[in-house]
Amino acid sequence: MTQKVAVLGTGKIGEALLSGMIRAGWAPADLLVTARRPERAEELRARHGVTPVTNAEAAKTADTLILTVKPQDMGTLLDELAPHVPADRLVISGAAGVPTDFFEERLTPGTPVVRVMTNTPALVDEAMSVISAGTHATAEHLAHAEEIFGAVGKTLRVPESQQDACTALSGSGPAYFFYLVEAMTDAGILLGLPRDKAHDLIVQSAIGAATMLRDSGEHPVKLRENVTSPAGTTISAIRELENHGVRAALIAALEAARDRSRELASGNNG
Ligand SMILES: NC(=O)C1=CN([C@@H]2O[C@H](COP(=O)(O)OP(=O)(O)OC[C@H]3O[C@@H](n4cnc5c(N)ncnc54)[C@H](OP(=O)(O)O)[C@@H]3O)[C@@H](O)[C@H]2O)C=CC1
Ligand SMILES: O=C(O)[C@@H]1CCC=N1
Repeated sequence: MTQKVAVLGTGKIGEALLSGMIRAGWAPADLLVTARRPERAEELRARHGVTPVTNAEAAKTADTLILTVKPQDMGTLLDELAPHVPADRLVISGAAGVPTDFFEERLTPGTPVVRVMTNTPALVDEAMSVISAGTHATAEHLAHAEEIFGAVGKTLRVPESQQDACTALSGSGPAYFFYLVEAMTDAGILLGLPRDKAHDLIVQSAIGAATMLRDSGEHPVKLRENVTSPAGTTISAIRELENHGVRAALIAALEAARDRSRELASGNNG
């Protein structure tokens, strides 16, 4: 029997996942989407050939429900969904912070829930998706979640207690690299380069460095040492990074992201 998958609250992450599933071979006819605004639903139908439905219809029809609304909207969505979700549905949450017991307390007792933290490189099939089982999720449910999120990149199983830390590292991670590229491009402007050339130099350096990190098997320290010549240019730059506490700032930044993920769990919508 064909398995139907519904993405509920199809915004940036929901659409990235959906498009990746279609690229990986899922039939659009087996994919349902929900959106808050009718024009958004029509946009998704036109772009991907998927079927817009209501949240209640999705719950009744699809075998797997992937909830990709903002954490702050999850309670309202669950209030609407709960009466319509039979306990044999697999519910996958893509929201930051929200623990599986939040869903288990609101859904039919025994409903399997899987929590996933993916990231925006899903758009280019280079996502990092971190997957944890709730109380009633079996190995089969985890494998199904891996199959879905494997369509857009790598997957890793972790205990749910590590999800907030993973959210800080890989969920938010792409933003830190974009921020660095933005700052390094500004430095290029300061040094007199045109913005477009500075951008290209930094982006290609980032791609080269990322490829070496992934493929060389070398530790990042060794890769950096290979660039850092005695009395050369790189060590002059590294000294400034250390003087300005960039390493400490990164550690503090990721700790703050982890803490914010925990706060989202406790319903602090600040
Ligand atoms: N952005 C990122 O990098 C990452 C985000 N996440 C998580 O993914 C989730 C989605 O984030 P993102 O895609 O950025 O957010 P978006 O705001 O782009 O997507 C959420 C979508 O849900 C819709 N929505 C809200 N409530 C309902 C409802 N009751 N029924 C149907 N649709 C609804 C919103 O509609 P409307 O357009 O009208 O607001 C919006 O389109 C969040 O929980 C976030 O924590 C996880 C990893 C990375
Ligand atoms: O900033 C956020 O809350 C979301 C979750 C991870 C990335 N973006």
